Amino acid sequence: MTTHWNYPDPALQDELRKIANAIVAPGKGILAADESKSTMGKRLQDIGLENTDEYRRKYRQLLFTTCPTLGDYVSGVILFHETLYQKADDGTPFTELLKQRGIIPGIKVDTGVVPLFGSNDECTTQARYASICQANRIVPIVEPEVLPDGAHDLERSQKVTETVLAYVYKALADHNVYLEGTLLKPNMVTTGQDCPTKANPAQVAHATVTALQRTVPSAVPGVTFLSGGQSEEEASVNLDAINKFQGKKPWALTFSYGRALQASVLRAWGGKDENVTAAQNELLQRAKANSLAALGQYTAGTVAGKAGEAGLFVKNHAY
Ligand SMILES: O=P(O)(O)OC[C@@]1(O)O[C@H](CO)[C@@H](O)[C@@H]1O
Repeated sequence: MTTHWNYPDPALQDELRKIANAIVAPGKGILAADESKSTMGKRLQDIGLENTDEYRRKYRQLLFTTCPTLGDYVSGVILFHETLYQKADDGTPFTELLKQRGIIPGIKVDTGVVPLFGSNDECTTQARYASICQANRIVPIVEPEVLPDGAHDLERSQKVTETVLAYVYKALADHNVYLEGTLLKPNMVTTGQDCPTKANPAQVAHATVTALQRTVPSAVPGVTFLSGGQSEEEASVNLDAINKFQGKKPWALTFSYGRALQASVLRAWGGKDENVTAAQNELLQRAKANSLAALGQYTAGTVAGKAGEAGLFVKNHAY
């Protein structure tokens, strides 16, 4: 930690701040399509497909050739390393397809989590990640995920989330990270997966916003929640409740969903070319639902989806 330090030059501050704000523009959020090869393998296996380079490419092509309306709801896509260099059948680079839709391409830059020595099976990535991103003109999406495994209640989940977030912002301050040019990607505060009493959306919203109020500086432009094993519909309804919640909310509160934006898409596709349009339609519908939820305007149950209610929890989820 050093106190002799210069803020990034004004041009870099402007650039980072503008990108971060564009990503969390009203009614917009992120499609997290950054599953590693092995995680993508599990998704493909679920629909009976082999984990080949070509199937992964075809699936991402399906996502990124969805009609340009997608850009009305999705402002950014997080890509996995191999996808950054892949192209559609007609030779158009995926990043170009995204730009044509007004979507900002991003990339997962960590190389996966490693066990945190001495902890209870917790994992970590490199702590200087955010600072390195900014030095390279990339907006870091800082993702401290408290997994939902366990039978804990909402209060316990809130306290642990607050503890983790407080630590994260101390670390970002220690590393002189320019907060206006960052986004936070936390879990929502929910009851543990095995908790006998499940919190309702209003309770989730209260606990989540309270945890954020206590820990996240107002300089941060936006909070883009991960879906963390919630079903597609739960993730939309909870995000909507968070935005409807009356209270101090100095940040945009939106989505950066992986599973909760793709479960129905994968199911509708099933690896068949003739299903591509139906699968893209699933993506559009769920993206629209989340866009409305980010504005606090989603009506529960209005988007069904092939896997809308399916639980997406994965025990000891890691990537
Ligand atoms: O919790 P979700 O919304 O499914 O995914 C959140 C996420 O961080 O975890 C995934 C790792 O599998 C990433 O691809 C994704 O960005």
